[in-house]
Amino acid sequence: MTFLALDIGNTRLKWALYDAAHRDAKLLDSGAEFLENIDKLAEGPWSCIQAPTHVLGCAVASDVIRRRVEEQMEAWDVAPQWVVASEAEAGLRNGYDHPARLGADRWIAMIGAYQHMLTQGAAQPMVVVMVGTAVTVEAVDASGKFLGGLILPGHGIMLRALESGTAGLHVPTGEVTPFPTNTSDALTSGGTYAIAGAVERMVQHVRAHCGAEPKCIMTGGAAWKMAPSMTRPFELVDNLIFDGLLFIAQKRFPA
Ligand SMILES: Nc1ncnc2c1ncn2[C@@H]1O[C@H](COP(=O)(O)OP(=O)(O)OP(=O)(O)O)[C@@H](O)[C@H]1O
Ligand SMILES: CC(C)(CO)[C@@H](O)C(=O)NCCC(=O)O
Ligand SMILES: [K+]
Repeated sequence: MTFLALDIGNTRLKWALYDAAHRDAKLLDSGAEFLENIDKLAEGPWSCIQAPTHVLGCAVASDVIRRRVEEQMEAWDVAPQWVVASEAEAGLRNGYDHPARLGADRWIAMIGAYQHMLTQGAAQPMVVVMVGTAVTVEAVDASGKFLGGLILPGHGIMLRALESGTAGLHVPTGEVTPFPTNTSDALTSGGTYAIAGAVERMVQHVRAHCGAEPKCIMTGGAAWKMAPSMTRPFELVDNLIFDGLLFIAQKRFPA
C-alpha cells in the first residue's frame, strides 16, 4: 500500500509518497514543481515511483490545473480524491460564513495543526500561519472551532506590487533590520514586519477572545525565513498540509 499526498498551491505543486495512509507513515519520496511544469510529472519524477494505492489532494489552483494533474496519473489505477472545506472534519468545525468557500489548503493545514497540538498535550487555542505565495493567519479555539482568519499578500507579491506600482523602486533582496537605512533593507523589512505584525494582531485577538495564550504554529516554504522576525515563539512545522492530508486519509482509507 502506498499513499500519494498532493498540495497544488498557487505557484507550485508539492507531492509526497508515503508507505501508508496513516499519520505515522514513512515518507518514501517527495518533490515540487512549478505549475508550468506539471504536464511533465508522468514522464519525469512520477515515472520511477511506486504506483500509489490512494491519492488525496489539496488544490487551490483552478480546475484546469487539477485536471492536468489528474492526466499525469492516468498510468496508475487510482481515482484521486480532493479535499474541500466542509462544515466539520477531523476534529475541526468551520466557522466560515460559507464553509465551502474556505481555501482547501487553509482547512487542511488547520486540521494538521490541530492534530499536531493534540499529540503534544492538552488542547489550547491556536494561531496557524502559512507562509507561501499568499500568507494566511488562522484562529482556532481550544475546542477545534475555526474562528476566522486573515489573508495577506506573500512577501514576493508585496515586493512585486511595489516594484510595478511605484515610479522608481527596484527590489533587490535586502536584510531584515529594525531601522532600515537603504532601499533594499527597507523593502525586505517592510514586507517581513507586515506579516509579523498581522500575526501579532491575530495572537492578540485570540488571546482576548479565548482568554488563553494561543499555541502558535507556522508552516510553508518561507516559514523559516519569517521565524526570526516573529514577536513570540512559533513552532515551525515542515508541511502542515501533508500532515492534514495524512490524517484525513487515515479516516478515508482505513487499512
Ligand atoms: N524572506 C521572506 N520572508 C517571507 N516570505 C518570503 C521570503 N522570501 C520568499 N517568501 C515567500 O515565500 C514564497 C515561497 O514559499 P513556498 O515555497 O511555500 O510557496 P509556493 O510553494 O511557491 O506557494 P504555493 O504553496 O502557494 O504554491 C514566495 O512566493 C514568497 O512570497
Ligand atoms: C487564500 C489562498 C490563496 C491561500 O493559498 C487560498 O486558500 C484560497 O484561494 N482561498 C479561497 C478563499 C478563502 O479562503 O476565503
Ligand atoms: K499553499
